Amino acid sequence: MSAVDGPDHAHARLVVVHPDATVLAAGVASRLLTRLLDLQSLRRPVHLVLTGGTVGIASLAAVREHLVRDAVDWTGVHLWWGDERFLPGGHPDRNETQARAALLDHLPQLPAANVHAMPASDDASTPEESAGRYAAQLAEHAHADAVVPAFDVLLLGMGPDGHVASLFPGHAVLDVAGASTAGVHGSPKPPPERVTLTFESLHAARQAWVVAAGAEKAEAVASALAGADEHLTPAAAVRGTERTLWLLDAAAAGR
Ligand SMILES: O=C(O)[C@H](O)[C@@H](O)[C@H](O)[C@H](O)COP(=O)(O)O
Repeated sequence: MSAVDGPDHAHARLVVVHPDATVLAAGVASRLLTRLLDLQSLRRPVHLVLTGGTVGIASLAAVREHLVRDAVDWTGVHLWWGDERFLPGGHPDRNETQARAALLDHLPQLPAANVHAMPASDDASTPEESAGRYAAQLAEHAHADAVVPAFDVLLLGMGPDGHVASLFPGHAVLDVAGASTAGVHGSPKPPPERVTLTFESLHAARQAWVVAAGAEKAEAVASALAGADEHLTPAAAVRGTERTLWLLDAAAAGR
């Protein structure tokens, strides 16, 4: 793959399989850092969307440990979230809390203003209020008539049911149109209340990376790659405008 994808790589979908979850997290970190360096040789700022979940957070921890970490100009990186658990600020189960512990708190160069966390439950009264405020933040950083930045890299973990972000099978949020974010209630994955980007936002990403590890993900991976209906397997709808990567360990690629 060329250092910076050109039109000949447009709309390509690539599946990469690593031997286990540890190597996968290291591979995601290495690929991400290389991507950030490549992009920064062309332009700043770059926009990166983080994900919660064990593999997503392990990948951030691998970035923290990576020698190349400090080659990135973190003053030129804006961090967003694909979803957040609607809990009080600092709660250990918040994706933001875990991302700060794994990486963000170890990046002295990273300006606080570049970290765009979804409003917490002790700051917003409902998931919908949090979603609305986040949509406004996204719009502030969007170009021209766009409502969200063209995310350079969108990281997404995937659940055993094929959910990405907090877009769960069978939920009405899958069909939300004309909104970049939404509140989620009744999430099958605790906690029940969440805030999420909608598919419209996910589709604005230049590169979308689905990162999954473990045998319990194998069926959803196989369904998504076979083109399942997004209402049954939301991950099936993930696509970047330039490239879509599936970064798996052998167990998740088992089917
Ligand atoms: O808030 C969340 O829980 C995540 O954003 C969610 O989308 C996660 O990425 C998947 O559920 C995979 O999580 P695991 O990697 O822990 O299986």
